[in-house]
Amino acid sequence: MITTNKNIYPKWIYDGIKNSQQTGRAFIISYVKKIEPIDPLHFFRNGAELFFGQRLFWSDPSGEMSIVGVGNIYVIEAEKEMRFQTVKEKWTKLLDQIILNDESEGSVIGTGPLLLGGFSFDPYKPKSSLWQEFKDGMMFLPAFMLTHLRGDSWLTINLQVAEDDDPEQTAMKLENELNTLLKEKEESLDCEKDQSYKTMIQEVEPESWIHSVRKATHQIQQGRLEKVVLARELQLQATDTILAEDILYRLREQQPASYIFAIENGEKCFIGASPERLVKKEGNQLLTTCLAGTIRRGKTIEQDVELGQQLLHDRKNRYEHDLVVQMIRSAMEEGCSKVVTPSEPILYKLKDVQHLYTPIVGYSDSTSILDMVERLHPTPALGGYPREQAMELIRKEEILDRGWYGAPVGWLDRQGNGEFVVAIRSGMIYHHLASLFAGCGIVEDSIAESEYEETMIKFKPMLTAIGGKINE
Ligand SMILES: C=C(O[C@H]1C=CC=C(C(=O)O)[C@@H]1O)C(=O)O
Ligand SMILES: [Mg+2]
Repeated sequence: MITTNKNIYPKWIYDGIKNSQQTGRAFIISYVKKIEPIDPLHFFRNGAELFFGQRLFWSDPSGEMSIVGVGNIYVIEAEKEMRFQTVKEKWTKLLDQIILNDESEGSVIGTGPLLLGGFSFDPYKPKSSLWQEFKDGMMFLPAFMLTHLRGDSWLTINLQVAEDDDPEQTAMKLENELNTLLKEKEESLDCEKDQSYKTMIQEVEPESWIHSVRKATHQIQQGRLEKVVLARELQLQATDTILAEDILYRLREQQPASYIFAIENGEKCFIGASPERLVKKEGNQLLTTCLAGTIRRGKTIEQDVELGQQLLHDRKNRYEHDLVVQMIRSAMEEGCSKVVTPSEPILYKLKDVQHLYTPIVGYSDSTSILDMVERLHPTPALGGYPREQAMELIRKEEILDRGWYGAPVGWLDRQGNGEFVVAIRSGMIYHHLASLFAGCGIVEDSIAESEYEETMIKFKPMLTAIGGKINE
């Protein structure tokens, strides 16, 4: 029985433990509170002191919403083809054990019990040592979470309570942890001094990749398939340990039109700045993005506009893009009603590249975000068309294990809202090493050397963030 004075520690802790004593069950209490605004990256950096190896970062292109999670209170793992449904079922069960204690009464999106994480690209590809710790599906319920929404900060504490917990000790431990996580708000991040890492770069078998592209183009010309996306790897060795907070800081500065994410799992961190939304669900609205077809940015405004026009009217790139639109539209029509697809793509401009872009919207009460992720992944922007033939070719031809590159990474809340991106423009950092990934949509008109150049521009966001340079 609790005997101490309940006024000296927060009532929600006292109530939670009491509840556990009365029912004989352990619970997770999810406590939500508005706090003084804090930079999400400070929270992420401070998290390393207590929870290095268990940190998660997400922010959307406008920077309007950022979610940072530190400390894993629960990890949902799933394998092989049932992974999306397994996560869905386990999340429903886990939610049964969570009691919400929310100042805002659940009105703020992205707060309270929420999973962050992702999936591997292809559960049937044998895992390389680089990806050993990253399962086919892994979604994390953080112990502490900061949600930054349009300038306001919200703190979520997910606390496991059992009947024999001491409320006073629990409260003291929490207070200490929060002091660390929220400390030194004004102090600048080390990386703001902008010393990028000194690196050595190695392209992994570029000739063999070019050869694979030629082979794939030939197979496409023979009619065996219409499109396949082939990826390759670039390895970096830095003189110092590469810190995730440094890379996140620079990605946030340099890639404002992208989603920025990091999934730290033990000593490894999968990190990137992807412009490609897979699907977002808010209420009953589902939004998805077709992004494929690429050209570089111009050095002057005139040249940039000209390159954009060239891309919009280029037969090869339009075809590469249209295959993605067709597939995503039919997946959306199967899972949603009132699907709206624009008839023409527009340009999506990033720091180093411009893409063809078609957003698609639909509505459904019954199709969950994970149902849609399952239907969509992999789209022909990362797999190919037809899907199975393309996946077989990727398995056979690619010398790398993509791991989570090109796969769904995102978040999901208790009400079914959430967002997943296609994790491109990304890489794995590990001590002083990094492996970066980039791929290209190969169609019948592909020229291997041009596709090679295209991967070079796609490496740039991560390369620049780490401090590596390639000769242009
Ligand atoms: C596979 C990647 O990009 C995809 C997304 C946009 C444009 C693409 C392209 O034009 O080939 C790719 O399909 C990557 O960045 O690694
Ligand atoms: Mg392309």
